Amino acid sequence: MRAVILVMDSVGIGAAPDAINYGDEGADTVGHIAEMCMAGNADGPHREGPLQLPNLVALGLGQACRLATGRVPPGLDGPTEHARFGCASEISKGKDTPSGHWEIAGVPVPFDWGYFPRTKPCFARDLTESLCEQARVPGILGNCHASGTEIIAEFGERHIRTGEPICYTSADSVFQIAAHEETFGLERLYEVCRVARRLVDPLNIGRVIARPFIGTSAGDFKRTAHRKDFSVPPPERTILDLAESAGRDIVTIGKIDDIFAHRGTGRNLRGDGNQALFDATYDGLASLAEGGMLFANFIDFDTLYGHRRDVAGYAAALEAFDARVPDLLNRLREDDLLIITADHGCDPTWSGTDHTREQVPVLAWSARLTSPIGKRAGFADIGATVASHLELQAPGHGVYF
Ligand SMILES: O=P(O)(O)O[C@H]1O[C@H](CO)[C@@H](O)[C@H]1O
Ligand SMILES: [Mn+2]
Ligand SMILES: [Mn+2]
Repeated sequence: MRAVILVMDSVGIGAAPDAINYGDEGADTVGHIAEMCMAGNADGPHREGPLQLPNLVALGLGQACRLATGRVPPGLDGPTEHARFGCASEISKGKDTPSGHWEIAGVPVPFDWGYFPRTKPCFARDLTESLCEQARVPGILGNCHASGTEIIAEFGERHIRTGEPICYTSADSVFQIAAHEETFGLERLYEVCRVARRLVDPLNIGRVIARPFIGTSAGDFKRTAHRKDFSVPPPERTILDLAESAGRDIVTIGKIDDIFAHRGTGRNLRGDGNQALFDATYDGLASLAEGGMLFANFIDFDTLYGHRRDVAGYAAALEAFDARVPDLLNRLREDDLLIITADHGCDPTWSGTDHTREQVPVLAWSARLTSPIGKRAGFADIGATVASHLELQAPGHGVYF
């Protein structure tokens, strides 16, 4: 009896009931990708034609979309005989990664995060002055809302010349710092981030994110896998904390340990990209003890394709993920619980480059679950279900299905 949670980062399935408050009414990550594919507008080097996700569809993805929006996206109809599927909308107000993951783990965010204004500059002068002084950097570049790949193309060469880190933000509660991994140095970048972390604590900023990159000119800059998130810890005990207190085996895959500020995150296995993260998931599962929990994040959907508004790339990533599902199911024991879900949306057909406020799929595989999951008010029902399955103390929020 073990529990496995896979978070497909940003794989939303239709606008949340409160999407209008975020300017996201009508956003639908999976639905819009499926439409574009069906129309022949998402052909790329790694895929073509209608979106093909037979394994996720068999787990109920198409039907979860129908619950969320009233229709099955084109190409996602198919048999779902034993599927236990549902959809969930978020209680926490932030449509960001920590809010989504913490809520999945049984802890909705009860407060408002701090955000930086959409002005240029976006950071207050005393903040940037303190950062320069305390981190001993000559100045900062950027200082605005930006897409991470565009801002390094714009300022990367100057950064290499001057040693000024590139600081930027987004619609999320983030202070991001991009710097060259070799000329500036990775450890040095992490050090600057630690200083920034202390400085933005009073502003209630969720994360400081190190964004190292390599390359020599605007045309070939590439971000590396050494990205690191400096998060504040969740405000209450998550299912990871509860499992740790109960002495359970815990394996986290990818950036889960950073998202939970390393609290209760057990053995962490990393991988560069979704395929490597899947390999790490198989490894983790092979060693996961009875009564244990595996919690994985698959980041590419969001970082490489959602924020980049790359529909063909996103579709290809979904298809590649889908192809690994049968092998995963084969590695589960009969009394294991698997839940595949998401933390927010990032509709690649939407305007801008930010996340979209969406419902998420809840696809469960378990011999024990017999009743329908349906529409859940809060991601915390996932955490409550995992806790109940593992016979852990129930988290403070959520109702198990
Ligand atoms: O454009 P990049 O640098 O990928 O940034 C994105 O990644 C951040 C963290 O998930 C989000 O806040 C969004 O801004
Ligand atoms: Mn995310
Ligand atoms: Mn993101």
